[in-house]
Amino acid sequence: MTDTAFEAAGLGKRFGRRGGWALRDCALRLPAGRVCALVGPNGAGKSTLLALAAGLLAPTEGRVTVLGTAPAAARARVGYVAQDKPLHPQLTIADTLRMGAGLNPGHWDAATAERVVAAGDLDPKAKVRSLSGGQRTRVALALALGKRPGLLLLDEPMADLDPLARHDLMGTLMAQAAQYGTTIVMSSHVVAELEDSCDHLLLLGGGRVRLAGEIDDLLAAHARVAVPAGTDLAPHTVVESRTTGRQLTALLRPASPLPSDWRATTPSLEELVLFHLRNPDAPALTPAHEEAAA
Ligand SMILES: Nc1ncnc2c1ncn2[C@@H]1O[C@H](COP(=O)(O)OP(=O)(O)OP(=O)(O)O)[C@@H](O)[C@H]1O
Repeated sequence: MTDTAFEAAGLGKRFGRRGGWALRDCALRLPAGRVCALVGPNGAGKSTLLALAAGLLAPTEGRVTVLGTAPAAARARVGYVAQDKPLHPQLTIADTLRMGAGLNPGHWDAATAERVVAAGDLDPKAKVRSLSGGQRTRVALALALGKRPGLLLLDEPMADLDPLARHDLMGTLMAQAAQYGTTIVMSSHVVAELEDSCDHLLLLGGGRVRLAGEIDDLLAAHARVAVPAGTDLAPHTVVESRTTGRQLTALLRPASPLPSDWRATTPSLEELVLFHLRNPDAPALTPAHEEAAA
């Protein structure tokens, strides 16, 4: 047992010798039992990071560790649902779950897998090829949860689910995390959907880690301010600022207590992410950067 579920140091991945870096110089540490939101713009490296953690890709440089060991050695304890939810189209749902049981001897949770399928009103005799995208997602999640993994890696799991199914499956995931201490890393573009369920954030941009840490700590390290245009924001770190008429609004990382006449509020998770996406040059805030600054 380890208290770190997912760790990377100097991690980089380049596709082909002449290709650009999909990920570069990534350092992160995710404690066990956390539910981590993995966010970032298209092409930021989210799927690459998840595939590296699942052991489906090898790093070009640096190292990645999951559940205290190399990804290839942890495969039996890691559930991974890729963005395209690969399943065997010619199998029925029941066959698919039987295959899950066969591949995971001694730790297959048939009741959970069957419950996830049943909640979608799916006929176990239906062939996978006859399912809609959202129904396929449900079967892929049933397979991953049935494995009762220590670490669950989900690449945009909710993208093709209707709002009710999202709500239902998010509840199932949270129950799994609470009951078994499963660590979940979940990529998504819908940040509002992650706000209630995730306690940890990893924001990637341009293949690098831009924000990492407990969401409460990251929110507390920022302030959204509205001040008269032209106000000098030094010495605070400015993540993003814009002036509209006579007002300047900005997301800051305060270096010291803010003047009492500034209107300052704590940002929402969505605001925190949006402001960082709008300004890809904003300085990173990760435990590695904090250690370097200390
Ligand atoms: N198999 C591959 N071969 C070559 N380049 C790749 C491959 N997979 C990913 N890339 C490149 O690596 C970079 C990161 O891609 P990745 O799929 O990890 O991003 P992402 O954050 O998951 O994006 P999205 O939000 O669009 O799913 C992109 O520039 C992409 O073109």
